Amino acid sequence: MATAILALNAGSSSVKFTLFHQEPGAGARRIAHGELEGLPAHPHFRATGADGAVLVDRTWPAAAAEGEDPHDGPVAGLLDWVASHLGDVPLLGVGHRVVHGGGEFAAPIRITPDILARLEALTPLAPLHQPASLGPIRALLALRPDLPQVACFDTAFHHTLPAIATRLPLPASYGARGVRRYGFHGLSYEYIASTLPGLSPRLAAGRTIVAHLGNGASLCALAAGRSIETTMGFSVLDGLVMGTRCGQIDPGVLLYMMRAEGLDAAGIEAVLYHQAGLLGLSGVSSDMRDLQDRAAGDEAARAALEMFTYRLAQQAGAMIPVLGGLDGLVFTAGIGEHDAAIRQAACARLSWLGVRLDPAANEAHAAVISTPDSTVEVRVIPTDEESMIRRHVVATLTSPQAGAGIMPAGNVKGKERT
Ligand SMILES: Nc1ncnc2c1ncn2[C@@H]1O[C@H](COP(=O)(O)OP(=O)(O)O)[C@@H](O)[C@H]1O
Ligand SMILES: CC(=O)OP(=O)(O)O
Ligand SMILES: [Mg+2]
Repeated sequence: MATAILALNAGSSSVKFTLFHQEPGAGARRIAHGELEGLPAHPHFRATGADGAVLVDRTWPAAAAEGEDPHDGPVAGLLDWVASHLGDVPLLGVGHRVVHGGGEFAAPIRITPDILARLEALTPLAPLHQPASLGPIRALLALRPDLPQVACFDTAFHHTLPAIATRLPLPASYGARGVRRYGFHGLSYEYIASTLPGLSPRLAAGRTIVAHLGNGASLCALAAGRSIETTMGFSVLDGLVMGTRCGQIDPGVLLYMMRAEGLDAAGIEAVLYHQAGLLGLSGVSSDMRDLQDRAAGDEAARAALEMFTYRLAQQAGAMIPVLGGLDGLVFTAGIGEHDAAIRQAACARLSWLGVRLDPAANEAHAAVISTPDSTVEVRVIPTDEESMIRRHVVATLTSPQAGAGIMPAGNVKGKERT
């Protein structure tokens, strides 16, 4: 019997979703994909089918009432639409990308009110991302307490980081309080790692750097498919230059902002999360497409692009001694998958490693973009965090150990396996 799974990926002002159908023995296929955007002020709901046809395009007149989570109304609307779109096909469960699982959650987990409370307690570690991740979970728990929900963590894939990569050189008591490096974009890296055995046994077994370049951006060093280093650390601010986030920065700058400029935590947060990165450098846009369009005639846009690839190559270079060499480089996410000029510029800065790009393959966004004599195999692999979430929902809800100590829902057992 066919069942369905809904995967949600909530950001600060939008909730992206993918709806999957799965048949026993026939695998899964995505039947709809869409977004709730403009939260909280102007909720807009749009979904397309697998063929790209628009299935729904609707706005909600009112934002949340005072004291109400901005996710409540739109999430209820999404659930109604999903139910009507599915007809007789039962919704097996909902999976969520949750940015922070702290030191505690090393694997996806079935959500209960107690788990939700434990995830809420992690909010100080990701003050902007965690509330956005948890809003739809809370809304769904209230609306449909019977509907199985699974939290899938961006941090979980990095639980294989060795201790030396997770520590910060601060007084030891900070580590005990959770002030350590975690790493993010784990669902994306886990998906990429899961594709490598089928695409390239050499990279699957070897030393590979994956560059997840979206609005948020990071690198992950994979040794035989396991994360051993990554550029985001304690927070999603560290590492690469991002759309609006600063990436690696001397902490002395924060002290300067406090002392000399009188900024408080909220003021510093606004600069580091929302006004920095490509937007801050260029003064015009956080969007890579915009910057590429302007680069020819705009020196600041050109300088922003140069800083992006300079730091990308620099931080990839810092992973070489950690990995003990390099077999593969994988580009993924919006910029990594679509921007040939950024890939070319980053690879040019890594040519000393023996990286050789095939210009035509790169322009064509081919699966392999390096030449046959390149010592490093360079690939473009589209990421798919939603498919990873779907797999985790199925595994979590059908595994006997799923959510240890948590009552499995009666309608879930024994239905689907991947
Ligand atoms: N065709 C393209 N060429 C260059 N950049 C692109 C292209 N398509 C998307 N991007 C860039 O990808 C970034 C968004 O990446 P994405 O992975 O979709 O982000 P998010 O982190 O929001 O999931 C933006 O900077 C956007 O400009
Ligand atoms: C973890 C993170 O930075 O996520 P995003 O790229 O979606 O902002
Ligand atoms: Mg993304």
